[in-house]
Amino acid sequence: MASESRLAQVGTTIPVRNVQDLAACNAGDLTAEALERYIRPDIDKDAVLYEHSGELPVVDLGRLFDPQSWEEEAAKLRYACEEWGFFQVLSHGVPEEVMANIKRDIQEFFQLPLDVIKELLRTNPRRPSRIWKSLEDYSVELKKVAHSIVTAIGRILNVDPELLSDKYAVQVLRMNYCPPCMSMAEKVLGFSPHSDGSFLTILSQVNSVQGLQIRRHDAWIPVKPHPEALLVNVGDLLEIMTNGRFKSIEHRVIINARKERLSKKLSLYRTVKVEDYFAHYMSNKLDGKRALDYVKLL
Ligand SMILES: O=C(O)CCC(=O)C(=O)O
Ligand SMILES: [Fe+2]
Repeated sequence: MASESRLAQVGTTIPVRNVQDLAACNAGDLTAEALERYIRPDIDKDAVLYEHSGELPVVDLGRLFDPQSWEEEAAKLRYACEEWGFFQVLSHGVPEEVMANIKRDIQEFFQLPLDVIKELLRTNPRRPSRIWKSLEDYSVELKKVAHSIVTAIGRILNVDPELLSDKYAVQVLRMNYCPPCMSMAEKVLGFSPHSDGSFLTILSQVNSVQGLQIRRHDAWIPVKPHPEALLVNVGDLLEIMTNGRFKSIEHRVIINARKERLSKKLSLYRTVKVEDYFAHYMSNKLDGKRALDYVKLL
């Protein structure tokens, strides 16, 4: 897709040492210098509130689309987006088999030596191997989940459904791997604190190792996801488009001393074409900030 290839050219990634190799080093070689990139001196600055883990909002998609329970469930979704920026989604409808296949294949993928992975990606990234099929199936399913959540958000915000139509959506799937770190587990982070640049992110753990923490009231809340839930968070684009009403919350991932951690995330972006904006601008009479309102949701 044209939008995908344009997206692939946005920026480049910073080259880093192979983290599997790093994790396999003798503890003596893992000096502060070798791990400099991952050490966060401010890691202990804010408290970690384990006792609040159970409070992460839960939204049931089935109830959200049942006219009997819509209002109650929509209130939960609104509260989650405004107050937490993160929530768990139950009854998401992704078949168990699709979930199981993708988990199995991602774990296998990260066990391959780096040169084999590189070769696999270089020679033919779309060749018909098992992982591509699993990724494809998972992406198709998550597209449906994303569509449902975005539709519900549109209803909550009372915006023209056309503005949130799928034709403006671009979907990117990423697999994350954080190796174990025996020598300095309490000083390094798998992911430094950040908020996502997406419109919406749908996260799911691949193995059972937890580590995600989200910022809330100047502290970190560890996320303990329900085993069947998908985890959804508001991204920066949605915060911008809702004029700050929905919150794109900072989060980070801590490292496990003994076990690797795997997760996958689907980022949903929304595009507004400059041509569309100008067409809208030029084809209407001047009317205050109407053209800007066209690109903002609220
Ligand atoms: O692995 C996770 O749970 C979170 C990863 C993350 O924050 C990201 O990929 O943006
Ligand atoms: Fe993130």
